[in-house]
Amino acid sequence: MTAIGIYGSAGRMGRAIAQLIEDEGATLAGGCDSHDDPTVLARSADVLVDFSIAGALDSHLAAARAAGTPIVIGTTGLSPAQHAAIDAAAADIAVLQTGNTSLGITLLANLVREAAARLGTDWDIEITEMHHRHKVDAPSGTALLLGEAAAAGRGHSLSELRVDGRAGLVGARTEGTIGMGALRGGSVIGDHEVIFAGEGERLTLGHFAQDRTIFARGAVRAALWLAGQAPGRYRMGDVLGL
Ligand SMILES: NC(=O)C1=CN([C@@H]2O[C@H](COP(=O)(O)OP(=O)(O)OC[C@H]3O[C@@H](n4cnc5c(N)ncnc54)[C@H](OP(=O)(O)O)[C@@H]3O)[C@@H](O)[C@H]2O)C=CC1
Ligand SMILES: O=C(O)C1=N[C@H](C(=O)O)C[C@H](O)C1
Repeated sequence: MTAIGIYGSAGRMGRAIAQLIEDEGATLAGGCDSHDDPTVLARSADVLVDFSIAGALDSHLAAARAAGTPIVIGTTGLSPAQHAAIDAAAADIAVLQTGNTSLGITLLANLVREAAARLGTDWDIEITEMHHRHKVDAPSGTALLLGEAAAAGRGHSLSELRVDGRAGLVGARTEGTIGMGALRGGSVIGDHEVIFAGEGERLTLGHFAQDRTIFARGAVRAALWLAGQAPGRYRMGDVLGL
């Protein structure tokens, strides 16, 4: 059986993953949190999952690469330099990075890309997300993933079109931009809406997570799939065939 190691094992996601690992046909190789040595887990696991904090990713990725162990990266709030490091590591090991491991969001990203491609730039795109009060990064990794999908539908990268939040005398909206807004509060697991606002009509595509199990199950399925892959950088759509 495939042995999965968890970076961030004591956190909300780490606990959710550990709870269902055996139901999904895998075993737990062990866990690693802020006081543990990541290299020990990387050497003992067949595949790793990382749901920790962005500041810890560099050492986790380096440990995975040195041990030759595939890694699923679910941690969000990553910098451009960290994405470049993931690309570099993918030359040696299989890496799957995603802001959301759920089936629903993976499909939603495809729908958003399609809608953005079919609707002209006179349809304004705005993305909103709401999460629990403990979340440390904004906008969420999922909002960024959906933003990239919308931008790709229009032949751009998100960095070319993105407008974060609005406050003060910001002026009228620039056509073709993608606005992002983040709300925080209570125990909300993760709500995302992509709004296409046209003249006289509005289309909203949304996803509302009700339980962290959807992310945990996706993470374990991704890990089991990734364990058999050649080095490279993969997406959740590769796992789910979407
Ligand atoms: N891709 C996806 O589908 C999803 C992604 N996420 C993302 O996963 C991440 C974790 O979320 P969540 O579980 O809610 O967060 P928590 O704050 O509940 O857990 C974070 C965990 O990371 C550990 N940690 C902190 N620093 C380090 C370190 N230096 N080395 C190893 N472990 C460390 C913490 O351990 P300690 O107590 O020792 O500090 C803790 O166990 C976030 O980035 C979140 O956005 C969340 C849900 C779904
Ligand atoms: O921190 C969370 O909780 C979540 N993080 C991910 C994100 O940043 O999109 C996924 C999910 O929305 C929950």
